[in-house]
Amino acid sequence: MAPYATGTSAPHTIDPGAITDTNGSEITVLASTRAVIEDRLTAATIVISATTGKIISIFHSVLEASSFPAGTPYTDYSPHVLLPGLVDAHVHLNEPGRTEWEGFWTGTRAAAFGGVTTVVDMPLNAIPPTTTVAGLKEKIAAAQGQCWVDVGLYGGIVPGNVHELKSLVRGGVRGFKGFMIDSGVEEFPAVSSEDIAAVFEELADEPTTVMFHAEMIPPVSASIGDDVQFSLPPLVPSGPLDRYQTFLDSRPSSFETYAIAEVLSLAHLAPKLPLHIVHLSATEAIPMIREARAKGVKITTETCFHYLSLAAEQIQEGDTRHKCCPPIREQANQDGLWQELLDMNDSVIKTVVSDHSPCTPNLKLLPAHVPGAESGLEASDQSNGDFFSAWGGISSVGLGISVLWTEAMRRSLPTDETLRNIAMWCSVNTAKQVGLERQKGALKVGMDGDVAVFDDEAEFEVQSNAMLFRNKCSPYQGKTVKGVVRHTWLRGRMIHSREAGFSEKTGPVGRMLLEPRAKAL
Ligand SMILES: NC(=O)N[C@H]1NC(=O)NC1=O
Ligand SMILES: [Zn+2]
Ligand SMILES: [Zn+2]
Repeated sequence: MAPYATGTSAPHTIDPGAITDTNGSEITVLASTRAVIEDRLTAATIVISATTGKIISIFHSVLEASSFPAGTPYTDYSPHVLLPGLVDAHVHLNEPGRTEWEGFWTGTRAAAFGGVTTVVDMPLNAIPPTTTVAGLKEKIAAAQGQCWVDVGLYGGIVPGNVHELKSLVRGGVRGFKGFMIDSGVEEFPAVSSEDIAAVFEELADEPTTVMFHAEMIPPVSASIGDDVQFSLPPLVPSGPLDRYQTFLDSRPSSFETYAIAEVLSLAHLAPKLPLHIVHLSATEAIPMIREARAKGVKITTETCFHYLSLAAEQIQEGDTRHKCCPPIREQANQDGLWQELLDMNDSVIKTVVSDHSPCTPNLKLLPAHVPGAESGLEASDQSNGDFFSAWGGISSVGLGISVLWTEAMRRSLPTDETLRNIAMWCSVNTAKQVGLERQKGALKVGMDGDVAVFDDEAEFEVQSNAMLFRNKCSPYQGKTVKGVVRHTWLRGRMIHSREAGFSEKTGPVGRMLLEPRAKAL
């Protein structure tokens, strides 16, 4: 048997001579009694080519270092878990143009810290936005030499840019996002139903995914009549602006259900085109998506670490670190999202992502009593905790796996199954969502050697040394979370270790993932 040419196998001894047969390539070996390999938690020895960075062999047992030629870099990480590097399919890196909010350098280091080996950047908040080929080129240029993990880019859909979309597909965008409500930045306006219809016609046969920020203010007429009822928010704020409930009341779940119904009503225009709802918060939207999927509509959704771990009832007055859109809802809604995620039959929620959308702390309008405001951050005149005026967005890239693990353990979910699920939600399915399933998201022969070494027992308190994003302002600050990513490997190279930090000498070795998506079969 030629171990390096085959797929998974479990020999007790291997012939070292075989190694020099594999094009004489150098190898790196990672092993553990626990690894998530193809939906199983199993012992594994993973052999990665140092030349190509690809996994060239996997054995379903822990082979000794002596099985390999002397000098082969070998680590047995037992009992830590080898997980496929996470693919965070929803981050805002904001460079160029708003680099003071975030950037490729800081955002990708924060990712690497938390075992995220691929991030996919949203088309808005950078200036220019990625809504034109020229904008895409500027993004690519700005990223040069700054990426500590691999980076894919989404394109944006805004009114009037339909003619750019096919060129953006050829340019390697991993999908598109459009807003159905004000995005918060003026250079990325919302699309109308007519715009969406035109986009669906344009992209109907393209290898891509069209995603929506699905919140819409239902028209008054939609709240009456005996067909579908969409409740409207109060016309004026229902209470003090620094009370979380007031903000929550202003963005009810009907914003999400109305917008999703709108997307579904247009889906027939592009029956082959994968559609995706980003950051689903409202459980009320689940039945309509399930029904559409049952009818053959190609639609999936994602939810975020914060909707699965935070709850409206716990948010203190003025703590705008929790402001995001759609909003974090009540505990019962969080429970409903978990219930759906764990539905083994066919959850409509396929992926869990960060929606890391940072800003400078002053834009959060943090009152003095909220952490972040007190740690020497610029105290703004308007530090009043106004949920309506504060920037909407939560910073969490790199914290996701620990947040998810902590919550799963709080819920007493079975450990082995949860580890497999995390790999599914945060790696396998996110990679698929962005057309990277042949390269990313799984520990499998032929895939990139991207590995997160996860210590599921250790804990840490989230403080500045664990928030490597540019602005240390996050609702997780001060919380103790369970689960530590000890080491992060990207294409066979260790890019971060908890003990030793980054390989500063080597520098950032991340790549842009710009190969156009393959046509669906
Ligand atoms: N513009 C922007 O990043 N908005 C993001 N922030 C947020 O909370 N939801 C979003 O879509
Ligand atoms: Zn959004
Ligand atoms: Zn977003």
